[in-house]
Amino acid sequence: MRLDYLTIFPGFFAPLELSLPGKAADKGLLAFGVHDLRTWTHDRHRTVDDTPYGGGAGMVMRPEPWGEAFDELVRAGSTGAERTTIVFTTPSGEPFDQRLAEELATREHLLFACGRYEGIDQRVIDHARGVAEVREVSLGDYVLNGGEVAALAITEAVVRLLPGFMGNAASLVEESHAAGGLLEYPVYTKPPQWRGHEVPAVLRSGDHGRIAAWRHDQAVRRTAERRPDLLTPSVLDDGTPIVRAT
Ligand SMILES: N#Cc1c(-c2ccc3ccn(Cc4ccc(CN5CCCC5)cc4)c3c2)n[nH]c1N
Repeated sequence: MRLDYLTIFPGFFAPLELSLPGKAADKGLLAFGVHDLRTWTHDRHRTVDDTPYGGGAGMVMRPEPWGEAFDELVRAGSTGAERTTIVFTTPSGEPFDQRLAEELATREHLLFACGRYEGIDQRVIDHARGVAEVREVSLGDYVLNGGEVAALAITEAVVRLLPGFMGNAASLVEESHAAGGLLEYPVYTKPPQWRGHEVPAVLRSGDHGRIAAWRHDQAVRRTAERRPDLLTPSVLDDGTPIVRAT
């Protein structure tokens, strides 16, 4: 997989060299490039924004630099699999979740378009749909100052799913089991006692059946307490409620 980032703050992506993606790049599992959008400006001030048509606060990102950057970075690709997927991170995008992470992990080339100011001229997204697969993705229902943080979060969630990336692939399998719509169960390690807090005895029993049952029970309790929306109630013919993870 190749990952490219288009931004006016290239320094935001320096951590990629340090963290997991950096190690994956060393293993040849990944290639990535960070590109300063101002590379594709031609005026003395390297202008990337202008006032919004229709008025309103703030500035909007000009379309021209994006179009020229896409001309250079987007892969046409003979088959759909090789084509670039442009990910516009935006507060108005589809919510990012594990399912979308798994979908993006199947792509050969992700190009993250990270906007700033009040957003990118809509014609950039409209143009992009003609040259690549486009996903408009939101990290969550809150407003950030730009798309870079979201691009980093999406990158980490996607890259860790790539085959051969996580040293312990078993943990991915376990997550997928736990994920059956439930939150993760609590985890513990040594020492057995710490500041008056004990590790639950069942986890030190060596009884894997009891441990699995306890972990599932904890995941259901945690989900019911913190994310009841993940538990879809349904009822039997006689009206008996059934609560199960989605
Ligand atoms: N992913 C993600 C994001 C972002 C995100 C992503 C990309 C950009 C580019 C610029 N901003 C800042 C901004 C600020 C206010 C508004 C609303 N305005 C009202 C009238 C016209 C716009 C739009 C954007 C961004 C924010 N925020 N939250 C997420 N989950």
